[in-house]
Amino acid sequence: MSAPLEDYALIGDTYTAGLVSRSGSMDWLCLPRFDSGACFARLLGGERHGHWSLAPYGDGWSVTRRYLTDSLVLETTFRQAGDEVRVLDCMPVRNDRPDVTRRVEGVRGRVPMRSCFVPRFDYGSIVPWFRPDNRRLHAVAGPDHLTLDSEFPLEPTDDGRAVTHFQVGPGDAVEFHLGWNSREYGSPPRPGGDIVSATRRWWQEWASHCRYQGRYREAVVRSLITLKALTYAPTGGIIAAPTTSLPEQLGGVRNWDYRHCWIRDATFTLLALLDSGYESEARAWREWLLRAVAGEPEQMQILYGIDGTRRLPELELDWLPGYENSRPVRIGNDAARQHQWDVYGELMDALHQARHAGIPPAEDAWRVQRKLMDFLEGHWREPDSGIWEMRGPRRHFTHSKAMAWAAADRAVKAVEDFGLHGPVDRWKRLRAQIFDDICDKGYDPGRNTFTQHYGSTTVDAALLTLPGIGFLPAQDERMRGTVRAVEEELLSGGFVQRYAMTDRTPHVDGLPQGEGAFLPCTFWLADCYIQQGDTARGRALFERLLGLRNDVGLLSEEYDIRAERLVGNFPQALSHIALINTATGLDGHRSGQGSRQDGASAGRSMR
Ligand SMILES: OC[C@H]1O[C@H](O[C@H]2O[C@H](CO)[C@@H](O)[C@H](O)[C@H]2O)[C@H](O)[C@@H](O)[C@@H]1O
Repeated sequence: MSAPLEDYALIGDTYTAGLVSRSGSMDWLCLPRFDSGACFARLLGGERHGHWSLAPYGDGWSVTRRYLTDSLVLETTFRQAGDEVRVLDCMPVRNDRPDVTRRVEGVRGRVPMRSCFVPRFDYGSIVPWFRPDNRRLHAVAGPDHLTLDSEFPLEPTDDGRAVTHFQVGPGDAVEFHLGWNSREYGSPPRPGGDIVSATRRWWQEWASHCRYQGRYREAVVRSLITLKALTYAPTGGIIAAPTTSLPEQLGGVRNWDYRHCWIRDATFTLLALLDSGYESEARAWREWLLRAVAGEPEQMQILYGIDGTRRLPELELDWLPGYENSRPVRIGNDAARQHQWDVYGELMDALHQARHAGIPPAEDAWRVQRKLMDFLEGHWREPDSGIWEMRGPRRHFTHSKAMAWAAADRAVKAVEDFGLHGPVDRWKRLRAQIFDDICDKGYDPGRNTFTQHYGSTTVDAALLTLPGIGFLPAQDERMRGTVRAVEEELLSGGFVQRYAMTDRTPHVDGLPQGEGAFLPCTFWLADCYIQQGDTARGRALFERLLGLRNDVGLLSEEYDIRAERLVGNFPQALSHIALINTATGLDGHRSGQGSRQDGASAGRSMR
């Protein structure tokens, strides 16, 4: 069985990532890319689905963990009586092929250690052939070829495991290297040099460019490093999380594959990176984006594969029982076929922010934006699946319309602020039309709140982003009423649900009821408090959210209030983005998703 989510730490090489538990077991690793089949899938099943444990032998060891300062090198320290040993885990940022380095360092006493290597390709389903070769073990099946290098002879057992026992004393260091090779690479040379120090230095150099110097620096830098680790270096694509099917409710069916690039999530990531001083990532993401959406605007998808692939068919892996028996385990994501109008606004906004940040213009950007605007003009009145990717009927989601407003607003500003060419008067009229439409149909004057969708009687946490995009100031009475409605309807145990799942809202998402509180939405509520001037309240909520991070500073997508556990895919970009934004807002630099609040006046002036 897997460990609780809180027990996992992330390592990665900006091509793929793995999760290591407190007890030293690597229970999730997809090779060679984020979206490849996992060779360790115990996270979603049991020992037989693949893992690699490296820890002191026997019971009774206490464990502490940390990342080496400002890096993605994980240090796990095991102590018992007078004995102490540490394991350093990392993936060197890649030159050609993936490599996991695990270094054992003796500190005190003579510590008996055990490495148990159980690779299972294709998400735990395929037992490889093993071929020992002195201190190297080959594990091969189909397209996959792992090599495990060690200082000890590695002998496989009949049940497809390689178990090694050894001892370390003070000052001893023992390293294991796991490499993945495709057939054409053949057998790679043994890795050499001080890989752990080089990897630590790489991350520290990267983190040193962070502009944020406020009081939450440690949490912000950890979040930035996590976002960088979720970036696919060859294309600049940014994944939503490195896992699939970690459930939104323990034992539930809301289990999705997040190892893909959502325009929405990636755009928010881009803005957080840009605000924190990381322009080259922003440029790389823009290249990815422009390539991915190239073609006819009606063919634009809301999510793509990490290399821009469009087809992401959703499959269920029936041999995996799922994290804590949460079936099904899915790969691929059918949300790729949905229409969600908010992504047009997010995309237009991100390219606008990139211009504001002085990122040199991309050749095709404005041409693509104009085509997308033509498309949106003809379609914004249609219903969509909304930011939460509802699998129920399409609706007129108020947040989606507000993001269509944001798209029109940024188109106008591109002409007015940057001198780009376009039908600015037409776009101004469009912006005003959408604004009026929302205020007429997506606002309930009786309750003084915007509503989830046109004509609905409930609210939606996505509406908390309206001040951040500049639609209305947070102090506007309608926004104050909306915040109050969110508090009344969606707050549970102090954390915010995305939307109500009650008998009043049947079939809104087409799924059985029940999921955790959504952490990004709770950060958005803190943003609204700060924007309304109630900094103390915003800070208190923010610090409560910080308290949900695990011991190495990571957050999942959701939080199960009753079980007091993190749930959903892990670590999740959206949660870490929201953390960075709120921290930045609390330090007075800005609040909300991006410095976009100048847009509100433009919308209203056209009424
Ligand atoms: O809850 C239903 C949907 O859940 C996933 O979508 C959520 O995650 C996305 C990635 O972080 C995010 O962009 C979206 O706003 C969230 O609702 C899942 O990917 C969908 O397939 C599913 O319908």
